[in-house]
Amino acid sequence: MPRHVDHRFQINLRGVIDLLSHHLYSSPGVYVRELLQNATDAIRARQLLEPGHTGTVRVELIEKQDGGPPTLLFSDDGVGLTEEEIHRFLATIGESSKREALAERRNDFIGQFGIGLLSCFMVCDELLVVTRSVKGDGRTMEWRGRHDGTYSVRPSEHPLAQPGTQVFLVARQDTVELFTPERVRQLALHYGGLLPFPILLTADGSTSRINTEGAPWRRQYESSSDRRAALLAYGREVFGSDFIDCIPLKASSGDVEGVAFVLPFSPHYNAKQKHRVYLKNMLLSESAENLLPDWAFFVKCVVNANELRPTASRESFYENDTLAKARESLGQALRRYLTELAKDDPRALQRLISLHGLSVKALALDDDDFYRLVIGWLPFETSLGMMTLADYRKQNSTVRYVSSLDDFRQVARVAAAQGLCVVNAAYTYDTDLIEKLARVFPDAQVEPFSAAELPQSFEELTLDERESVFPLIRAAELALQPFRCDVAVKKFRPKEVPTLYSSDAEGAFRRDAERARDESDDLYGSMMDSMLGAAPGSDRPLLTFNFLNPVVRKLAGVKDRALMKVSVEMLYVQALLLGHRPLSAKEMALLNQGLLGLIAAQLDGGGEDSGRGGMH
Ligand SMILES: Nc1ncnc2c1ncn2[C@@H]1O[C@H](COP(=O)(O)OP(=O)(O)OP(=O)(O)O)[C@@H](O)[C@H]1O
Repeated sequence: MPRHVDHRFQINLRGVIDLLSHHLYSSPGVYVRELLQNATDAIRARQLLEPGHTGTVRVELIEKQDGGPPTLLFSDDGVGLTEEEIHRFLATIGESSKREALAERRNDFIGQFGIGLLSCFMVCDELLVVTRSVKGDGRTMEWRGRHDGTYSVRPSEHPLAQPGTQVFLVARQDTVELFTPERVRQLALHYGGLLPFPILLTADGSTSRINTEGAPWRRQYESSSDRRAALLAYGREVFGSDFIDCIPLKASSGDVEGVAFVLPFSPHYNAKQKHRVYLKNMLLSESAENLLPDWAFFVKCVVNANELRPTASRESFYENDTLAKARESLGQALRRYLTELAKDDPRALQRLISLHGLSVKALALDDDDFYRLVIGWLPFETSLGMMTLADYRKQNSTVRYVSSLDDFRQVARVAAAQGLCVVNAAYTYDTDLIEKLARVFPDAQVEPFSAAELPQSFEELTLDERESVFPLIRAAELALQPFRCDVAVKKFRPKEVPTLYSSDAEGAFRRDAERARDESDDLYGSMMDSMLGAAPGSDRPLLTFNFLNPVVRKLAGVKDRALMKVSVEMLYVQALLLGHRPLSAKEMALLNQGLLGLIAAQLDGGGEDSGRGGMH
């Protein structure tokens, strides 16, 4: 019978530390976070046993007189550890005394993974922990852990007078720059600035308190304007910007609380803002992204969460149900702010819209009540200039809009000259917002507008005029037959516009298909031909000549048929170009020939002129 021998996994601690420092932690400074967090948890654990215990964390930088490496000492008056707990928790990677609390869904501690202490080995090779437990026989024990994975435990020769823990780190040659008073102060303030009990730093012979009294949004203020001023000052300190307003945030899911700051500039429309988040008052991340709904890109926030789960790197929140619910509630708080602004202070809302219109539009699409409140205030570009939708609707019973910039360019000038107001809904969210109007307000009339509708409002020619343009119509129909384009002559404004090309959706399809056929090989081309043959021919595009335009009038009187043909072709191509429509190969050829012909004619005439000029 073969004998089975069970072996234990061997862990190469150096490999694990390398993994953590390169892949899990963003900087070697995180050891300060881990030590502050362990001290905080130890004090909380003691408070559970001894309600009323206050607790202090002391950080001391001990610089050697003989030029040896400096030592950092973190002490707390928390629960401490017994000898048995040292073996179980300190010396076993992945074991944590806080797991039971976590399993019971109690939220007492920040730590949970049992790996935080390892981060110290990013800055030193040996850790000395001197600890005395509130439980047990009152002995002080000493644990020495080394980065090669070995450790020793023994009773300490320097017994502690009170329960608590001291952690000593001796700087390594390559990490001494992290062990200066300034750096230690910076790191402790950075990670522990909101911790609710004192962190005292002793360096250069003096002791001072690093943190102030907890989160600024939890403090009491004399008045609401004092509160606003203090929070805006805090926002400036944290993000270095002068924000235009601050909004309190609160969510019961995840026990989240904090403040959102309204950005003083318009961010890129789907830029994700990076928020500063604390977990149980310990800095978790300065670049959390998943905290607010997508539309809320007009704010940057600072929040503390007591009941959200961190990822193991401790640099963001774990995406789960609680986070989703918290995000929803925080979104509600922002929604409330905007809604109140719309009701109580429309001028402030207008200022906000001019900076953060896209956020407001995105929310209006998302939320019908908010839509009702703000839609009238939103500005749109129209053929008669910028105006709010409310102003537009005062003057027009039907909201006419186009959804592409090319269409708008094509119709804007002519529509405006006809007194027609057409909304350019080509920008982000605008078409959806306009189309939503009829759904939210049943009496509203909304219609997409196309250039094909323009000629209807054009003025007809008189009988005499019609007779005078007959040769032009004949010549144009002939010239444009290869392009399947119909011809009309009407009067419209502005008179500087000689022609207008219009086509409805089907016409546009046909144009695109014809262009595709021109550019494709025979097999594909014949397929396109049969498709084009199948499409009904009635909706052909239309080139409308403007009889008010002097060039068009002149053209109508031209006798030279070749000149008439070239002129019609050029006006046709020009109308396409003005409408931002891509030219087919055939149309491009027209343009080339026409232009070259014109240049040649000019050069011929011009050459004679200058020759004659030289004679004088
Ligand atoms: N200052 C301290 N006082 C008392 N116990 C401590 C202290 N520091 C560490 N410990 C004990 O050592 C264990 C391991 O600490 P470590 O920082 O590695 O992990 P953790 O805090 O449990 O979890 P995490 O990896 O999430 O930080 C802790 O669970 C705790 O029992």
